[in-house]
Amino acid sequence: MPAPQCASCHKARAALRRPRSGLALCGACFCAAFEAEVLHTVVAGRLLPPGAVVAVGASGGKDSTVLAHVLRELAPRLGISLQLVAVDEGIGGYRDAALAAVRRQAARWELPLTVHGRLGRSRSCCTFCGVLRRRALEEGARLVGATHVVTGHNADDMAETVLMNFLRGDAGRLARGGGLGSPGEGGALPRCRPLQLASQKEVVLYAHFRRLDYFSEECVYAPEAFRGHARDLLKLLEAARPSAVLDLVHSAERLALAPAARPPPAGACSRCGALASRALCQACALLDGLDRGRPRLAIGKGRRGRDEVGPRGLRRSGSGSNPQPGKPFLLFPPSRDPSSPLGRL
Ligand SMILES: Nc1ncnc2c1ncn2[C@@H]1O[C@H](COP(=O)(O)OP(=O)(O)OP(=O)(O)O)[C@@H](O)[C@H]1O
Repeated sequence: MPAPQCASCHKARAALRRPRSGLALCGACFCAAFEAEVLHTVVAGRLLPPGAVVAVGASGGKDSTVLAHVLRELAPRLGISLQLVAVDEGIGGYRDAALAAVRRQAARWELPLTVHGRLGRSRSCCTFCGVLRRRALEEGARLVGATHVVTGHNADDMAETVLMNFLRGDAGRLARGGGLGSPGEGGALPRCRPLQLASQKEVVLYAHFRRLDYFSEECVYAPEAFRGHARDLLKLLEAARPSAVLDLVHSAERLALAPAARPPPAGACSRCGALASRALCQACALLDGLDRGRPRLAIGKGRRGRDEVGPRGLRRSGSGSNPQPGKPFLLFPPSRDPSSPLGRL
């Protein structure tokens, strides 16, 4: 059966069905709609004011690649300028190749790139890596004179985080997790996630139709992370209820915590001055724990922290471009190659 006409331009043949709406679109109309939706997220949420110098957290992965590309397209309309900031966590066999992709992107798009790091010590646990990378990204952004930081988290990432926080009973993080970003409390730069309402499938499709060059390998430590369980659960939920991802993202915005469950008001870290709900912020507590050889206790995990890391070798589906249950949405998959991210969708 021939593909239907594009429901937007009514000229070209449709190349895909949008996963949420089911609308059949050609590649050009899909990309235009995707960019318009990101523009709407930024403008309606007042995320990036005109004149902002925006540091894009560039990991080389599909999300930050798509984010940088879309913001570069929108920059003249938004009146913002962009800087790519990549953190080198020193993850052997992974980050070097990812950084090579970021360097190619910076050269192709003629965007300034700063590589900040190496974190070196944070190699064996995603919690360490995430917390210290967040700090390094803030430092890198300040170095280049940025006024705002953006990251490529998409709707699936956010829904996974909400699920993880529920599963851990982490009321503090649930309370902080809603919204499209943070306004820059405690002297930190304002941070936002312009792709937070975009589904992972559409991010991959956008990268495909715009022919973006990105690094699609999973971090070597990803199979150990608790996030993989949340991801698997989310896929099951999404197969039964396609709106589950966005419903979870929005639920985090609407949650109201009982007064007794609310985290204490944040103060300043006694060591670095960053926002902290205890004497030390999470990054300083982690470094302190590492120095004392007691990393888990330093972040208040102790026994509970064992949940953080799954048994080695436990196979879970990977990140980003994984097979998703549900209806096929690409009418003419250009690739059946299982090593291609699109082929695996
Ligand atoms: N090493 C890094 N340097 C700079 N920013 C990073 C780095 N790692 C992650 N980020 C930012 O945090 C976001 C979410 O991190 P995550 O771990 O999901 O990234 P990823 O899976 O490596 O790549 P991506 O999310 O870009 O596909 C990224 O989209 C990016 O904006």
